[in-house]
Amino acid sequence: MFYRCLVEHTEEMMPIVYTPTVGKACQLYGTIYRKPRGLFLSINDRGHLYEMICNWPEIDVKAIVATDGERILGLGDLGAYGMGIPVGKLSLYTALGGIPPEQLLPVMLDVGTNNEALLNDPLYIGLRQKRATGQVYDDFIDEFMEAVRRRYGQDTLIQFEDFGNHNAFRFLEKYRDKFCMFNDDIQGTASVAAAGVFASLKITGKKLRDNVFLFQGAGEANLGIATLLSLAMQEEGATKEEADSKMWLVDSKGLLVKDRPKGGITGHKAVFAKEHAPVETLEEAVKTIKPTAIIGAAAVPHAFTEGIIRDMAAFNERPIIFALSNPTSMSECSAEEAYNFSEARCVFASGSPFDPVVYNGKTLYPGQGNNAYIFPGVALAAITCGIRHISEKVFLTAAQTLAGLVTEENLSNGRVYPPLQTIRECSIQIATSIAEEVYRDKQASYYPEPEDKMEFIRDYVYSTDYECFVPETWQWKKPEEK
Ligand SMILES: O=C([O-])CC(=O)C(=O)O
Ligand SMILES: [Mg+2]
Repeated sequence: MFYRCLVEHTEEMMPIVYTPTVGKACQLYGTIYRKPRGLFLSINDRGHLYEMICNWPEIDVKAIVATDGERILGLGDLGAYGMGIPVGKLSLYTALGGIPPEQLLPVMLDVGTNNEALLNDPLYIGLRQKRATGQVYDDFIDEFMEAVRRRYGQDTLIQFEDFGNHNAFRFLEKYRDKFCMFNDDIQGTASVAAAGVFASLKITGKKLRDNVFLFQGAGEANLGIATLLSLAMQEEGATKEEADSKMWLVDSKGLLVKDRPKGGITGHKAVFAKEHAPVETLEEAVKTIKPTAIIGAAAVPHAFTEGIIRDMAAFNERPIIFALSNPTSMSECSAEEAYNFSEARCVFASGSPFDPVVYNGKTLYPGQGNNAYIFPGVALAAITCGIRHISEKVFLTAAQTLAGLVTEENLSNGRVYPPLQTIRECSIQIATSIAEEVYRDKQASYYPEPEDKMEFIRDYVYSTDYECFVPETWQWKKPEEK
């Protein structure tokens, strides 16, 4: 009944089990905690993780969402309170991806927390110690990955969620060719943002490569988006250099430029560092670069100021403004601000839901650029086709498929995503496109290959229908007619 309710009333229910309410639930987890959900594995359980996982009563787990709680949405380190996120994500696996709930396992990898308030919170449910780091931490995650494989098999999907920046990239690289895994914050967010950009091209009339992107933040989400958009531009025929040159990023020390006086450009950021004079703020960067799109995903609320939005509207007939940070309190700007300061000319999407906005009598529907459009469909394909390693191309295919589902009517209402109410169908379409691709590329491991991929996927999908216990002959009558 829970899932039936979610499926039938997705638009009203999703903000309760998922973003933004799930963020509040995580912050208050100790006070609202009634009964455990999911599996808590602590770093003190090292050496016994396999046995701990064997305690889980279900025998056929197909997918896990795991977090260590270090970066819960844009709310920071919530330690073991972060369990709300795997629980919420997996509720959507069933409601939006049609994966049976008994096949899903939420996992909290408790390595401690650096959140002082939680360490002093008498209701805190996690380990009361500073976060473990270094070799001990890495060994713990390694043991977890191996234990899952040993207990549930090599095809078990493991979605990494809301890890700290540094660990998120490291683990993706370390495990992506060894396990069936992906990082939702890097790859799922990249895919949904790219889908919104692809759909926006139908509004702006531009080619992807004619766009210039400016990102507020250079963390998991934005580096993921920049990388995927660059890949898509290369598919359009651009060279890697040309494509990367269209991606400008601003972090807490200013624009990513080579030999930046303030430094801090290491690892994945270095790819996008430009030969350019130093620029300190986002405002200045917008004025200097005159981008066609600004994308925020660094949990800096109100980063898109009135001045920035007005500048974007001055430089572009239809500026693209994506405020992707979650929850709502972390959004770079509200839908209302984006529409008002751009005379409703902007193409707007946000990570957390915003109500429709009326501007000059016209109702505009902000799109929700949230990875919830992507991970359920990707998981559905991975599980039904037995994808052992999830390639970057899978996320590009997901983005292209999603963008293809946006109708002319959606676009005329300002939507660059299909309505939330259709998100379950979007997942099936995404999974079907991915299934076609992975069988073609020999990335699927379940044979014989199903001829009709969509029918094969629909057959698997969890049904929320249940028997009606009222006899068919019974008819409900209004009380006064009795
Ligand atoms: O959970 C969400 O709404 C999207 C997401 O992955 C994040 O913000 O970390
Ligand atoms: Mg996340």
